[in-house]
Amino acid sequence: MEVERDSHTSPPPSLFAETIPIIDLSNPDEELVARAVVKASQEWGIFHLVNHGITTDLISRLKEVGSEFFELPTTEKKAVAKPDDSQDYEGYTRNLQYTEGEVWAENLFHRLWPQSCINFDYWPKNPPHYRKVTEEYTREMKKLSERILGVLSEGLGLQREALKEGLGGETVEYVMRINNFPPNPQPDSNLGLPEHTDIIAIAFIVTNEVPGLQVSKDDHWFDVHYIPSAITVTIGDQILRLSNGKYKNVLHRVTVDKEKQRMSWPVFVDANPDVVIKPLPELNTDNPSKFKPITCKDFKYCRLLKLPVD
Ligand SMILES: O=C(O)CCC(=O)C(=O)O
Ligand SMILES: [Fe+2]
Repeated sequence: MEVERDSHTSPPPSLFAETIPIIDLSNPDEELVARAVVKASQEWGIFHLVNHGITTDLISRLKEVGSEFFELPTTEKKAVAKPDDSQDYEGYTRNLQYTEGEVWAENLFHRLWPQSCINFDYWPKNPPHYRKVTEEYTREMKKLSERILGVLSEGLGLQREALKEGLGGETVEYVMRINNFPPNPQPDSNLGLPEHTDIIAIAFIVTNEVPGLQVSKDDHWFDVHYIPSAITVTIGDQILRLSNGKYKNVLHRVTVDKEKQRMSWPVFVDANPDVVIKPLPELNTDNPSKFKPITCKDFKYCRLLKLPVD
């Protein structure tokens, strides 16, 4: 779900005084919350949500079932492996090589929604309650994502449904990715994920307590601190394009740790593959379109092969 930019192998230190916005969704002043979401999306392309309504119990159970899966012997994880000849991204993959510049991660990808797109062959059968927990989390994610997309739509001066509709309405896809970054004896030579922007619309991320995510703003790298029970939201390429550049697709990367295992659980909200990704037409009465219309599937194809899009 990401495209590599230049792969720097040894990340420079990244401590600056500015911090990533933290937004309390339970604040009764909805206008204030909306302004904070819009500002963070314009300036950073990333923000943390606290008091977002998804219980810590559910998040803990999600993390438990994912961790249990990655603790299984490799042969068992391969029960849901991405087939070698697959053109799609679903399934378990493993890139654990010490070679300089290689990524250091194992991942599991599978669709969550709409129901017609789910292929349970890629959902772990072990632990047995993986499915139940993940389905519960999906329902909550959908509600949260629709709320945030609504706020972002209104921030563009449009109807609440505008971004959701622009991504395919009820056919918008929700995708789970679980990233496991085991301890790496030479963390300066490998990255968990090279710097990239997400080729999807928006991501909702929970992680374990080990830091590692870094984001770029104004040519500086910032550490994204772990905030227990927060959900971190990142804006991807599709929202950049639908908003005609108003919302920023955040450039980010993940470092690895010498001793500690890091895990993250992004849920990606992704346009329907046949939808034409283009600045929402209502936006362009004054401003010319900055991006060429392109179907979501062609957009991803170009980005993954590093072909020009515009
Ligand atoms: O591990 C993280 O915090 C972010 C993961 C990420 O950027 C991705 O999966 O695209
Ligand atoms: Fe990413």
